Amino acid sequence: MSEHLKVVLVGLPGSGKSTFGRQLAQSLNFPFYDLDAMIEQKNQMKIPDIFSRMGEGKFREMESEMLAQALSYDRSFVLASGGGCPCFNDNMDLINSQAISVYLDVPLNDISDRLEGARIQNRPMFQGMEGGEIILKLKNLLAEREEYYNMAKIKLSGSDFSTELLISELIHQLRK
Ligand SMILES: Nc1ncnc2c1ncn2[C@@H]1O[C@H](COP(=O)(O)OP(=O)(O)OP(=O)(O)O)[C@@H](O)[C@H]1O
Ligand SMILES: O=C(O)C1=C[C@@H](O)[C@@H](O)[C@H](O)C1
Ligand SMILES: [Mg+2]
Repeated sequence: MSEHLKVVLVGLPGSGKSTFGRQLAQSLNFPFYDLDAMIEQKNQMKIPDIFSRMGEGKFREMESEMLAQALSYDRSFVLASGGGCPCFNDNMDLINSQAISVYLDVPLNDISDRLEGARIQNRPMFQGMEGGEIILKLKNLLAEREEYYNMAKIKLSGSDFSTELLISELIHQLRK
């Protein structure tokens, strides 16, 4: 690993990677990158349009390429990955070789409440769903993905995370 501190947040869609990632970056005075936003910017297209026009396979290919590009930045940063990113193309191994990964392990009921209140049309995994359907989808995604998320070096469980606590865990990891 380089002398820079690279932090990558992983977790289910709606677990708060973008929201908490931005807060963490601000506390550390690091730049914040959002992998989904980087892919949208490069393609000049929203994620749901990329899924519908190019297909999920192409999206996953671009996601892995963008991840490798972001991880190679010669500086410290906080990166919010996409919800599915760790589970394709050995991405979690790549993340762990270059950065400290953090899994945001949030109760499914809380994620479901958030997604119902959020702009769900921007999340192709949940389009047209509500209430019970969202919970069911989250349960299925977690069953498929938990083994990858659990490869993260730090796991934060709960629904509201403290940047101070994570910073002390990051320092602990760096001393290992
Ligand atoms: N701690 C929190 N308490 C309440 N609501 C939150 C919290 N963190 C995030 N949210 C809200 O939950 C929604 C999802 O958060 P966010 O977009 O940060 O998740 P994400 O993990 O980046 O999702 P995605 O994988 O889809 O990009 C947003 O509407 C956000 O405002
Ligand atoms: O959970 C997923 O597979 C996804 C989550 C989002 O962050 C985006 O990367 C995209 O909508 C796919
Ligand atoms: Mg996000």
